Amino acid sequence: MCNLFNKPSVYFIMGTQNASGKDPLKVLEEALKGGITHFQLREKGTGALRGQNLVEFAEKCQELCTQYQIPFLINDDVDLALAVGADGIHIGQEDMDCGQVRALIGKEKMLGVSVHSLEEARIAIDAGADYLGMGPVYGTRSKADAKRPAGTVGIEEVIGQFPHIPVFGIGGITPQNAPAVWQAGASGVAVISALSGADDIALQIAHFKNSYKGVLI
Ligand SMILES: C=C1C=NC(C(F)(F)F)=NC1=N
Ligand SMILES: [Mg+2]
Repeated sequence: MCNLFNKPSVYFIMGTQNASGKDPLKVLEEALKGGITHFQLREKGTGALRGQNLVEFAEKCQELCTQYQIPFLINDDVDLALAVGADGIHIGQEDMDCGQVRALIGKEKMLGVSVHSLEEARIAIDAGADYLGMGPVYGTRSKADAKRPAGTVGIEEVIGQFPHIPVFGIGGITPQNAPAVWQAGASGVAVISALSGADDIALQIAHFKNSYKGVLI
């Protein structure tokens, strides 16, 4: 499982509401072509797809990710992830208990958990999480109820205590401020608007990957 998290990973997260007026499937395909390493469908907010519309959209995302052989994960919604045969699920602290999710999805699928402390990290790892998400590192416009920016201290702490679990930083990350996230030991950066809003998504992904070079770990 770990080889799925080679540094520098660029984990694109998007919902139909983050596509800046563009066709979300076109944005996803451009990101896949541009070299993202993971994709997460996070369908939230006013106007978010629901029901059969969401299932069909998720299936199209799955098809694209399969075509480019990139893991497709779904945020929060375990039923949707199982319904469309997603490669994994990402849950937050306020979602279903990670032990329960692991039991529901089985051992093969990827389980990601958002954590904000060593204790939450320990619980997630004990429940079989394959990776952790930590943030918001910087101020973010993509999550309405985001906590205040935490910087990279939490990432350093968790990696110091649990060096074998891949950790993604998330929240306001751009190629310009990404070096601190790599320096903290993160396996990857998770981004929403830095990619969905980019004029040239492939170039932006290249900038993220280049931001890792030269960072002495
Ligand atoms: C709130 C989140 C925190 N981290 C991540 C990920 F980057 F996938 F780890 N995804 C989320 N949706
Ligand atoms: Mg959640």
